[in-house]
Amino acid sequence: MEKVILVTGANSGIGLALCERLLYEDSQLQLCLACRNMQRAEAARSALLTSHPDAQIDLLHLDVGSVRSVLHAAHKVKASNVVKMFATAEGLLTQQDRVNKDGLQEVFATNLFGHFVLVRELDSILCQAGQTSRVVWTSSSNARRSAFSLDDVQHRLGTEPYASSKYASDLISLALNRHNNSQGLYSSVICPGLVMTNLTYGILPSFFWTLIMPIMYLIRIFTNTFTLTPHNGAGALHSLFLKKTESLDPRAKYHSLTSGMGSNYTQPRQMDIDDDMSEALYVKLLEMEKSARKRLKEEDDNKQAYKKYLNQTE
Ligand SMILES: NC(=O)C1=CN([C@@H]2O[C@H](COP(=O)(O)OP(=O)(O)OC[C@H]3O[C@@H](n4cnc5c(N)ncnc54)[C@H](OP(=O)(O)O)[C@@H]3O)[C@@H](O)[C@H]2O)C=CC1
Ligand SMILES: CC(C)=CCC[C@@H](C)[C@H]1CC[C@H]2C3=C(CC[C@]12C)[C@@]1(C)CCC(=O)C[C@@H]1CC3
Repeated sequence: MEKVILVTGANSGIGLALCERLLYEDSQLQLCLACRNMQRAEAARSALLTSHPDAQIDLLHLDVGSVRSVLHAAHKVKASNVVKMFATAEGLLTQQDRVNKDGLQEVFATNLFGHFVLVRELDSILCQAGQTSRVVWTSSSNARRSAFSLDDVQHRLGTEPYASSKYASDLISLALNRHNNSQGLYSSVICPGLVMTNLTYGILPSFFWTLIMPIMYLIRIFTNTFTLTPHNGAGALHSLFLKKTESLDPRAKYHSLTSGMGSNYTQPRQMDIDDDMSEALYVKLLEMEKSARKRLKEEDDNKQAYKKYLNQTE
């Protein structure tokens, strides 16, 4: 059976670097770049095909921050592909969170909920007897228990939506393992370190980064989490794809790290998570998923009824 790897946020940064690393390892792999911006997705595909002309690279439109888009993308995947692996490498880092058109906090929806719905929607192909599949969540060192509350899983009331959403992804990975390992689906969490990408350039102006770049490389001599390049940042994602699923620790976060001289390695570190909290979040997300589906169905029914009414009145 063909191995299809679906990568979200694949048109830039760590997601694109993961695709490059995977193709370098095995140019026969079938990749599916799931992106919101199809123009950038096309540019990413062209860049990958330049270095790996024989690669099979499909594009899939996916705005992971929209439940409708997630369900539509999952429908397409189910019709055409057998996805065996799936990596999340998109993310929204902002302190000014807002409510999206699904009525959800945007950071929570983009960094966690959309992927949760996608995994659930694809479970018929990810969970197949006698086969293993995996999901890898790109979390962060910024994932902190203190930023997350079970009473406010979307972080409507707080000021650290990004840290909360990343901690929630650590919890949900543990829950997915508990619920799905017996059906062959394994979930893991990685941290890419500090990488220079559009996400970091969004924090401070790019001239500032250019100015402090020599200092960053100096700091790297003492701090192995300063991975700096997307290639290094994607190291943990890449190494997980090469590991046997049974050898993965569901309670560990796999960190991309870089030595002072720039060589890249991966190290597992235990996460500050517990089963009760992860189960409680899982149950809450299931409820939210149910009401999101119900709301979309009502919207569709209303549209249908309106169309019918227009046809009758014509
Ligand atoms: N860079 C860093 O230092 C760190 C990054 N991370 C995590 O790594 C992951 C990758 O980020 P990074 O590569 O740095 O950032 P980039 O900004 O380079 O990449 C983010 C990608 O996510 C896509 N994306 C954003 N929102 C959506 C959406 N709603 N639907 C679909 N795709 C979307 C972007 O696509 P588009 O072109 O459409 O915007 C882009 O391809 C994130 O989860 C981030 O939180 C974690 C720790 C540190
Ligand atoms: C030399 C000098 C003045 C450096 C300033 C660097 C800071 C701007 C960075 C130090 C730690 C960084 C960091 C992130 C962003 C940039 C820094 C604050 C993240 C928040 C980016 C997104 C993540 O997921 C985690 C990162 C943690 C470290």
